[in-house]
Amino acid sequence: MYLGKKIRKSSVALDHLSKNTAWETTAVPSCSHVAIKPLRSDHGPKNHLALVDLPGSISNLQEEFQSHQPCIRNTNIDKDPGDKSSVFRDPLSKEIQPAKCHEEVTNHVKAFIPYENAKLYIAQVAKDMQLMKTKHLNILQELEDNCHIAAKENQEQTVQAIRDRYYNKMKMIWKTVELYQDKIEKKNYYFDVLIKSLRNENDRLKQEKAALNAKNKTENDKWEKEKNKILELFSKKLDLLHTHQSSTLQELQMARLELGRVQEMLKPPDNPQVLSGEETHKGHTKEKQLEGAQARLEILKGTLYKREREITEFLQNENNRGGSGQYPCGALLRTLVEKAHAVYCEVSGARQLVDSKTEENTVTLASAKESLDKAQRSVLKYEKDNNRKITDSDRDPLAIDIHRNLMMAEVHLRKFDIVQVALESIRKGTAPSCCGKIRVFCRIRPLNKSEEARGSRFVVGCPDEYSVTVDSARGLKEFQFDKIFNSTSSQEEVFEDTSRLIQSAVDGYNVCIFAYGQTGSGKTFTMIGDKELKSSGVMPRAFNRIFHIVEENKTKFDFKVSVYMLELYNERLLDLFVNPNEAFNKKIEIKKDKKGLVFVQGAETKEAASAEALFALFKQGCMNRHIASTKMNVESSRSHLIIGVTIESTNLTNGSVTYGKLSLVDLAGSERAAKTGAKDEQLKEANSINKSLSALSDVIFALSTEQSFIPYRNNKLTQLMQDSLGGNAKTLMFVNISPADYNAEETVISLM
Ligand SMILES: Nc1ncnc2c1ncn2[C@@H]1O[C@H](COP(=O)(O)OP(=O)(O)OP(=O)(O)O)[C@@H](O)[C@H]1O
Repeated sequence: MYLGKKIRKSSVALDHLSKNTAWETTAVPSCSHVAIKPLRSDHGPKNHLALVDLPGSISNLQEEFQSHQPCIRNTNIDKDPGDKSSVFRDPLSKEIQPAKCHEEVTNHVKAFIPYENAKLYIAQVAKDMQLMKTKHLNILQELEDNCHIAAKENQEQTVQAIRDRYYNKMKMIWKTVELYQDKIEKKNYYFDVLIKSLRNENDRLKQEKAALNAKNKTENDKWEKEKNKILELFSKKLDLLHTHQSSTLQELQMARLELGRVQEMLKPPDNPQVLSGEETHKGHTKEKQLEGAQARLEILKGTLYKREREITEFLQNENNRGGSGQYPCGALLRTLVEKAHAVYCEVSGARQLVDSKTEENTVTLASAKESLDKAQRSVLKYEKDNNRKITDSDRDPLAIDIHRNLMMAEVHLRKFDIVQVALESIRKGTAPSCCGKIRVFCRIRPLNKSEEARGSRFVVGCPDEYSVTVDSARGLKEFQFDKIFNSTSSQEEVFEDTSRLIQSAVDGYNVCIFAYGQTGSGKTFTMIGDKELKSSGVMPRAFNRIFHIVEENKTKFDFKVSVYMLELYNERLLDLFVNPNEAFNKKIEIKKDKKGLVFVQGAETKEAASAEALFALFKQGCMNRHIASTKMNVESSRSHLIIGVTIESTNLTNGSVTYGKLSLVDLAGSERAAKTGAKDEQLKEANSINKSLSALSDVIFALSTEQSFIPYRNNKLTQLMQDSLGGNAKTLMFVNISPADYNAEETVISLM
């Protein structure tokens, strides 16, 4: 470009020179030479050179001319500048003759200027210049073209480079995009599949739910009908059979006792005196008759025993079938709870609903409890103000009102309590005990030493923590319970599941814990502990727990713990806090106060300030118990032990008073007289024990089948336990069983 510019400049200069066709020669005095310069158009005619007189000689001019030749020559670009020998070219394409020129100059006075030649030269120069210009322009053009080409090439190369670069980049981006696209496609496919499978799963669940609902409904309806039918049937049949068989059994037992007495009378005297001959003869005849009578009596006795056994078994079986009459009901309840729990777990909507209902009900339940507290406080206040108890036949309108409020509050509380139990059962998947709030635990004792020595077989098994099996003569039987404690379960483990109920008693509930089972099956061990009390049972542990809770809450409540201790022996209630002789003459009556709490009029109630004090009272009471040695148990309890611990708590903030009662019962063992070898007094004891146990099972049966009438009053035991069975009470029953094969029949009966 720079070169092009220079050339363009010189060509412009030449152009200018050639265009100014008028030239002038100027004599330069100082340097005595002729300067040829272009004339401006207004200084003379064009194409003429001005003649100038030069002060120097011609030779000078000549020299000057010659010396200028190289200059002119130099302008000819056709010549090689380095070629000094080249000759100046004639503008008319003739060689200039320097000699001639010199001659002409010397022949004139006036300096001769070869005007024509100069003109020619100049024309030639102009022409040359023109040529040069053309050449220059061509070169210029060529250069410019080259330049353009180069620029264009450059541009194209740049474009190509850019194109290549961006093409690569584009390629990479495209690849990345393709990768992403691939990934997206894969993901889309995955999500499509997932959505599809979820939809399918949803549809399946919907169908299952609908089927489950339909099945539940049908099952529900079916069971409901069956339940009512079975319950009605069994209820009627059992009432009938029970009344009938009980009286038959009693009659038979009486007959056997009578026969036993006759047999005693007919026994020959131990020291027969020496009799006279006639007397001896008469005696012999009488003796023979008596022997015959005795033989007949023996047969009769045997038959009666057989009959008694049959009836006892039949009665127990009927009772238990009555119990198993609960099975449809229990099974129904369990099935319903299981199904409802399955729906609760599988259908999130159902779960939310049940959870929210539970929350709502918890709040309502709390307010129902508060209302009951309030109603109870009103009763207490009224009674305190008027210094008298409110009775059923009260005529004071205020008392009637207060009483009605209390009843209403109780009904309300019960209603919400039931709802709470139902909702909790659905959430946990465990059916409430078929006996309302009666929970039933089964405990298997280990084989004892004599059983081991005898080589007894362990016939009881527990396939899981809720089931127990007995390998009996009638085949393998299985039973379900709220919990099973096996022969290795410790006293701590047993109490762990019980301690919750102690808190309920302190909270103001009526709680009852009792043990039921065949004699020697471990009831006393469970309720009290071993003989040395090294391994204490429920009772001592409950005492500790009560005072532990009292200690924990003493800043909020003022507690008063009092206790009564009774035994029911041969249908007589005896106060264990007084000595046995005194107790025998003391009149004790079971009463109920306005709040439905059972109290024992005439029995000593002692206050205890600590667990130790309570335990000392308990030990004192135990000294007065009736215990006998039976074939089955060397220290068999021949009476029912009933301990009532009342916990009165006064709220230190609002002064409200709450009463809770913990009834702890160690029942005497159910037994078969023949097996225990009971005689006389013990037989009487056994009858009385069986009677009260039978009354207890009647109450539990009536409660479990929700009968309108609960036969509490049939026996003193059930009368005493009235406030702890049913209603708002919380009951825990231990069924104690022996694992030995020779007890299998009794074990089955206890479990049924
Ligand atoms: N789980 C057990 N672990 C160890 N020993 C036990 C267990 N259960 C019972 N026993 C022992 O078995 C024997 C009989 O038990 P226990 O006196 O408690 O029976 P029971 O059902 O109360 O009898 P009864 O009705 O005749 O009073 C006792 O010596 C007792 O220590």
